[in-house]
Amino acid sequence: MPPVRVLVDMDGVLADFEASFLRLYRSRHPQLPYVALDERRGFSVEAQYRQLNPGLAADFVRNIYGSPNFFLDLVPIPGAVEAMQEMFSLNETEVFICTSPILKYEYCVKEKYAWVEKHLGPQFVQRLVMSRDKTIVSADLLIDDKVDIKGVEPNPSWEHIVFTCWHNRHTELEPHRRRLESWSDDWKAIIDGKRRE
Ligand SMILES: Cc1cn([C@H]2C[C@H](O)[C@@H](COP(=O)(O)O)O2)c(=O)[nH]c1=O
Ligand SMILES: [Mg+2]
Repeated sequence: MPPVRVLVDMDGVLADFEASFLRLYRSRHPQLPYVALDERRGFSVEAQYRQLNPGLAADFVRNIYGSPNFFLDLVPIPGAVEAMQEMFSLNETEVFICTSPILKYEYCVKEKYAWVEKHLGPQFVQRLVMSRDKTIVSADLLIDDKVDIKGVEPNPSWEHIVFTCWHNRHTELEPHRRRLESWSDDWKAIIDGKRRE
């Protein structure tokens, strides 16, 4: 039987983008209104901050996550590091990290590599795929917090498992779609189920 190939997203799944964004935003702009984590709705932080404060300059929010060390200093999502090590050691399972860099890539790309080495080790540096379009990457499963993943390939090979995080936990999914609620949820059952398909 061929191995099950799993792509695991980084921001919102392995690394806590949302909490770090809010911390840095509030420390830089303590006088401005902010969106608390449990008020987050929709993938784009930028869109929600613009709704809250339409006067914000175009790159105001982007400058926060475009700052040096932003991506390097992201805190791991609880249970993520342990789950990845365990997934890596499973027989007949190929695990890769699949992440989209921001367009202001100066710090982001290098820091994503450094983050992976620091928290997951060199074996995962070799398994880091960066693509703004995940539909062209072939796998059986993609675990990702972004609800709508679109790209040039209309029929990606993977089944998208939606990883629950602040911005998507209220989103109602079509009945056939599956979630992983956290890394305490049964991710192994999802992989094993795919093995049997
Ligand atoms: C929330 C949010 C994220 N981004 C950026 C940050 C990351 O580089 C990617 C998300 O990558 P993933 O592989 O899909 O996790 O998008 C952004 O530009 N604007 C946002 O609001
Ligand atoms: Mg993500």
